[in-house]
Amino acid sequence: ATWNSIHNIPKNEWDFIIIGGGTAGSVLAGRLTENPKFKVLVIEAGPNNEGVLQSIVPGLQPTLPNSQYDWNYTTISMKGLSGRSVGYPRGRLLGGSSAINGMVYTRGAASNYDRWAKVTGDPGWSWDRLQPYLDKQEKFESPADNHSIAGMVDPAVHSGNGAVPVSIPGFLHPSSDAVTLEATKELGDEFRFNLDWNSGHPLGVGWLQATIGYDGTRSTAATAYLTPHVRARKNLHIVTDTRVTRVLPTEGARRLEVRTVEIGSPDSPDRVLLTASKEVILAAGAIGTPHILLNSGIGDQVDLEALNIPVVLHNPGVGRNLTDHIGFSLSFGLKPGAIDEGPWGNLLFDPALQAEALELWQTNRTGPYVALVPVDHLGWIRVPDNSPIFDQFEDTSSGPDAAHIEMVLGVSVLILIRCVLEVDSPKAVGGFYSTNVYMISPASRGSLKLKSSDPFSDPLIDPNFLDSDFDVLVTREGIKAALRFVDAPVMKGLITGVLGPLANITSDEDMDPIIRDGADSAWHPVGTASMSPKGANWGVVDPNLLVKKVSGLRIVDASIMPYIPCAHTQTPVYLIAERAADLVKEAWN
Ligand SMILES: Cc1cc2nc3c(=O)[nH]c(=O)nc-3n(C[C@H](O)[C@H](O)[C@H](O)COP(=O)(O)OP(=O)(O)OC[C@H]3O[C@@H](n4cnc5c(N)ncnc54)[C@H](O)[C@@H]3O)c2cc1C
Repeated sequence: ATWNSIHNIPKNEWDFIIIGGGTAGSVLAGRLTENPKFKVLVIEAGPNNEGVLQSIVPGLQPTLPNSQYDWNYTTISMKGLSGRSVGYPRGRLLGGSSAINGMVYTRGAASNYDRWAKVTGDPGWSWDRLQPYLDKQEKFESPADNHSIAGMVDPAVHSGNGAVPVSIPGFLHPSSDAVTLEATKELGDEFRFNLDWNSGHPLGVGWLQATIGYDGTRSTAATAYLTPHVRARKNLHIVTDTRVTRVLPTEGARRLEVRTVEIGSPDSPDRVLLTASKEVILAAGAIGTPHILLNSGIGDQVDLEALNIPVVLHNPGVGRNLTDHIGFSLSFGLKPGAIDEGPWGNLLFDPALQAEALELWQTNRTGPYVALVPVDHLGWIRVPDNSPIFDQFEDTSSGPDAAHIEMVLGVSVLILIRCVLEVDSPKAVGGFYSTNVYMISPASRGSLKLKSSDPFSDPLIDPNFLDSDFDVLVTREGIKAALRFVDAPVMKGLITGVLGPLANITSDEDMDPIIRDGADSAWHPVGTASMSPKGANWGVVDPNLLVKKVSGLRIVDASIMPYIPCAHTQTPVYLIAERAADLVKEAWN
């Protein structure tokens, strides 16, 4: 069952305490309680997801960042972004970031996972060995409007039996879709049509897939793994609105053992301690997990001592290696009537249309709100092997099947979301085609550190974007690729030109300050408690995700990725959590 206060849950003993009922935490809770002998407690800082309309209706996604369902973090100011700091949303409700994210469903390249296997020495993390977990994770369904998906997806690479409903968007944009597809035909090569970029071979342009079901609702880790049936299990207790401050070592143990969780609230000095008989599993995400570890005295000794935090374990890897994708919005003006999106064209800017869309969704799950934004295609491209960039820099990608750059093709996601949030002035109303560019094979690495010893104070988040010139040069290549894409014959008659400061550039170098002034996070932080081989003197967890030099403590979330995949990060997290559930089951069989 689900409670909203730690003081109300029945007295009990737990085998496993899971910190964070987010993407990974919900999967673990659902899978571990399949064994009726395992008693599991999930502690989630945010509220229950049930009945949260903004999270249920795909079209309301833009209202989630900066809301009560977001931790509302801000990064420190970054040199690489001309001294700017940027908003850093993280989900704060059951389902975690999967309940507030953009629902894009991407797996990345096979070599992303093969690289994890190689650097950790554990073949279990390879693409081939993770396939059974994809089958358990995904439930591919028809789109909400039941349109034919022939030629939009390769059914052979999808599973109909897993937990999380996934589909092609159920509200398409025929006018801009036709233009995008025609451009892929005309240009071929780097922009060739890829029937299914979720095959492990993403390169090319293909149809968007999203964590949205046939019923037109968002699927999250909580809706998929913490179903009413699962919540009714006697061996599962979920407590929401409850914040973990630290994990604590067992006093008197012969070697370092961490099985106790401290719960607190900023309004009271009282703390509740709970102990798991088997394991505490940290699933608080790439920000929450290192934050809790550092508060607990597990981290870099020098940094901890500077804040007078008693050192429980010196491990400088905690909070390091923060890796994220970075995006740059690129929009092109359209000639009047060039792309006609019909009566919904101005949806994101017109409150009357939004009310109408919500009503349609509520009445019979139709209309534009069964999907997120007017984007139906993503493109994945590589910087060519003979690029002079590689004379200067090592290739950061995991292999020839992996992308350096992602292009979001349709209407500008970033600009639209900004406008809805009123972060930017809502001037870019309608009438433009977008090829937003994401640099998804970054060389830059950032960090997460503590600001103070107060566990309720936000951490110092430094994604260190564009620290490496490699990332700037590849972003340039992304922009140039976008310009080549809109140079397709079909685009020529439609587009008036690139909007914004890029319109005035005369050289490649001119792009750099524009990139630094305009780029923003893709909201995909990973790597802050990286896995490494058993016995390696770097990293935080071993390939079984157990915290090194500690017994009783495991980490299962985005923080354990040693390298960021060239994919939006929810699917990789789902795979990590599905495999981790088996690792835990095997360990305690
Ligand atoms: C706005 C946004 C858009 C995104 N868009 C996409 C997308 O379209 N496609 C995609 O694939 N990925 C996307 N992502 C990324 C993806 O959602 C995340 O990488 C993934 O969900 C992370 O899973 P996780 O389990 O590591 O962490 P989370 O899902 O964030 O879970 C962590 C949980 O722990 C809880 N928690 C944290 N600290 C504590 C504490 N001290 N005590 C108790 N509980 C705690 C949190 O509240 C949260 O519920 C997006 C992310 C965001 C924020």
